Amino acid sequence: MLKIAVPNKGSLAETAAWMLEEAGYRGRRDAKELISVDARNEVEFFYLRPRDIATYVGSGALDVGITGRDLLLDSGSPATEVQGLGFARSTFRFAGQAGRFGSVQDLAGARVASSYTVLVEQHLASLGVEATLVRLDGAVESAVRLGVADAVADVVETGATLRAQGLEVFGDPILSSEAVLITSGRDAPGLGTLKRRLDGVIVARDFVLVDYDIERSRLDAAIGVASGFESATVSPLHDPEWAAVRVMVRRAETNAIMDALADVGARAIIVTRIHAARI
Ligand SMILES: Nc1ncnc2c1ncn2[C@@H]1O[C@H](COP(=O)(O)OP(=O)(O)OP(=O)(O)O)[C@@H](O)[C@H]1O
Ligand SMILES: O=P(O)(O)OC[C@H]1O[C@H](OP(=O)(O)OP(=O)(O)O)[C@H](O)[C@@H]1O
Ligand SMILES: [Mg+2]
Repeated sequence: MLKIAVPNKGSLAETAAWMLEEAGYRGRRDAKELISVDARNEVEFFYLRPRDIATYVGSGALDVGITGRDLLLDSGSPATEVQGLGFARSTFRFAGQAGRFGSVQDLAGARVASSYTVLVEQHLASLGVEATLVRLDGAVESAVRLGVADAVADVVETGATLRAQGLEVFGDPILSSEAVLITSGRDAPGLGTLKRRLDGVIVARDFVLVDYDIERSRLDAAIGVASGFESATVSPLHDPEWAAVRVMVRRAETNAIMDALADVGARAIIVTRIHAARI
């Protein structure tokens, strides 16, 4: 059986469980369960703290897991990232009181609070900056106001938490993170299927199908707006002057593409959700 590590709580848990469900697996029914078996798909799920998942997978105790790229790098585990899963996107950044720091070099001799001290230490060492790390479990943004650190290094999504504490980012981002699929590096039965299924979920989540009718004289202009995943499907209509076109487009771009298609003369533009896909 393929042994899969799944985040049991925190920002990653809900979407990770949803993706696995969409991929056709049956996860736990009760939030208190730590292990659940999906016999039909021959997989076993282990619900673990997101921070521990890389340790279990890297040791080979479990075959594959879902965690954050930042957590993987901070764990020092030999587990490897197979693919990004496109959720829990964030950057990992230094921040300090507005105007106090101009660059990462200014951190020399300063106290830096973080929950990701390995990651931060490695980053500072690579830049030759010596600072004192203060390891905290969470709510790191409070560390400066409360006087236990001069700066922080933390997960930033909208930046609202930093702003609320009067902090601002400085220096280049340390990392771009998202939820990732990680493995022990060893192939395991069912791993290929899991990856293909998750790819299908990502496509179904991030893309939609756009259909429209277009006069053949304007076909090239319309295909120029959206050319599809491989190439657009162009079908004849009863009226030989007209064609029907189907393309896949990024869901986030749907309305901009519909506007542009309408501008080049497309009619009857219809957008359909993709329920499942194998690309
Ligand atoms: N606001 C956020 N936006 C996007 N990703 C986030 C956010 N907060 C945390 N993450 C990501 O979630 C992962 C950390 O998950 P984890 O469950 O350990 O912490 P958490 O979500 O902060 O939960 P908690 O604070 O309840 O322990 C990391 O990969 C991190 O980048
Ligand atoms: O840039 P923002 O949109 O404000 O999001 C980033 C914040 O979200 C997370 O905090 P969380 O609520 O998980 O609390 P924690 O610090 O205790 O982990 C993260 O640790 C940052 O603090
Ligand atoms: Mg958090």
